[in-house]
Amino acid sequence: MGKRLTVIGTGYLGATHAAAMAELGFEVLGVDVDPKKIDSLSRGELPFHEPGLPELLLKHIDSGRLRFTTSIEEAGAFGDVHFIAVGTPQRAGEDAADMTYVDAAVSSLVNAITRDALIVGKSTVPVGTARRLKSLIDEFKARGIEIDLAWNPEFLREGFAVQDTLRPDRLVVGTDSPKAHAALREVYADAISRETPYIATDFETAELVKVAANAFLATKISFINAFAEVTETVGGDIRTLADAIGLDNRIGRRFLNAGVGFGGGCLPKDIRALQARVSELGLDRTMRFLSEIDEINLRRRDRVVYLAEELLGGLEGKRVAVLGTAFKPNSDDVRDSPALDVAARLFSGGAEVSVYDPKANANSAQRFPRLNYCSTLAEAVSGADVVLVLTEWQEFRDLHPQGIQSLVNNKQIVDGRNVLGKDEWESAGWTFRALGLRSSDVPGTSLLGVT
Ligand SMILES: NC(=O)C1=CN([C@@H]2O[C@H](COP(=O)(O)OP(=O)(O)OC[C@H]3O[C@@H](n4cnc5c(N)ncnc54)[C@H](O)[C@@H]3O)[C@@H](O)[C@H]2O)C=CC1
Ligand SMILES: O=C(O)[C@H]1O[C@H](OP(=O)(O)OP(=O)(O)OC[C@H]2O[C@@H](n3ccc(=O)[nH]c3=O)[C@H](O)[C@@H]2O)[C@H](O)[C@@H](O)[C@@H]1O
Repeated sequence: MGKRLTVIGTGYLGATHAAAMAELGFEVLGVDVDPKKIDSLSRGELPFHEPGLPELLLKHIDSGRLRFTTSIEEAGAFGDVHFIAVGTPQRAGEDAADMTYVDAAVSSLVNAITRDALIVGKSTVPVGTARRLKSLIDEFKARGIEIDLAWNPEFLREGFAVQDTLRPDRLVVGTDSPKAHAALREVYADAISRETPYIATDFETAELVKVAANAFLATKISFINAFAEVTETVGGDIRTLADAIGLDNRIGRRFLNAGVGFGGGCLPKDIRALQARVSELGLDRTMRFLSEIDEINLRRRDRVVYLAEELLGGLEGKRVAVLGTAFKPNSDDVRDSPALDVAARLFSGGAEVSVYDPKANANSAQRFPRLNYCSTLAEAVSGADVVLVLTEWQEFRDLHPQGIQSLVNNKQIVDGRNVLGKDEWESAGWTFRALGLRSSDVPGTSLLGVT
């Protein structure tokens, strides 16, 4: 195999993959249909926040191993291995994944390929996609060019994208082509040399491993959040509960942090797309539990809105400070962000909402321009009637009452991520609420699900 790789689609996944492959010593060409993104990447400017990636991008633009283009023809002529990393968002008004980007990318690529090559799907797709694309690709055999296909789903987490790509937990490759496995074992030789498991399987298993992993993670989060609804009613400490069950290493503590729930460009749309696909296959009941997972998750947002409203005695004209709008810390991604959703709903309910996120203000303002975006935490909480911590950036984990109490109008705080100490805040005279915490002065069960 030659050493020239292309990455089609240079968003969060593709830009990371491209820079990481250059780091591994390959010549890489990144391709996107968005000329603004390509201009910015070509200048060495990452169009989103991802720790460690700007350095890698610049390093390999300088080394000459990493270039970007909008030309799929250039990619077709350049690459030996082509990674597909375009988006598979939720279809408007439906649960199913929108496959138009993958289909368009693959068909433009096969038309542009000028010599034997391997196409490797990395995007998260409904099971059956690779087999469908394979028949499309096989039609091109008539040109005397051999194009192999493999599906190699990606498990990176935003905020840890570089390390997850260079040091993955496992590699999963679905293909019926021994040549494709040989090529990918070369691409991933570095990780394989560190004994990273390389799971060679078929298309369907590879596609399903990806959505099964995300569905499991979403289930873990909603599982603990369902118990948070119980402790909100009956009392108890959701963090201790998570610690205690997490000590059973069959369960594990990770992804048991109760709070405002999961968001982002992946978990929510992936559990919906999985249900839609499995129903399409005639298994209507099989993944129905994922609807409950989704609903538990969305009810956490209702709960934060309710707590704010209850503390304020109505939203109209009240000043709310929202700390964090990214869907998680160390990211500027606000796709399906629980925090931003809550902020927007409080605004719609009549509150004046001041918002501060260390990295996501600009993306948030594009979606909801009418919130009051602040460039510091202090500015956001000034004059606040209630402070909401909705994304657990380190800056907010480090928050203490003394740091902000001279700035706020009312000493009331809602910890939407379970990262603050109730006793510390209450002993400083604050009214403290958290997800999973019973509010002592209000009755229990009537709160659930109420907005
Ligand atoms: N963001 C993440 O952390 C991860 C994402 N994934 C999966 O990777 C895929 C991509 O996700 P993101 O990078 O987050 O999406 P994104 O929206 O950030 O990037 C997708 C990119 O593809 C480009 N694109 C669309 N059609 C194209 C075409 N025909 N040719 C070339 N470029 C095209 C878009 O302009 C965009 O820049 C999705 O299937 C997602 O589920 C998987 C693991 C992690
Ligand atoms: O398919 C994808 O794109 C990726 O989706 C997730 O990664 P990511 O969306 O970057 O973020 P996570 O760290 O999984 O967090 C997802 C959401 O769950 C929330 N979460 C996470 C953990 C937890 O205990 N509680 C909780 O509410 C986070 O705040 C965040 O909103 C998976 O973790 C990755 O393995 C996968 O590759």
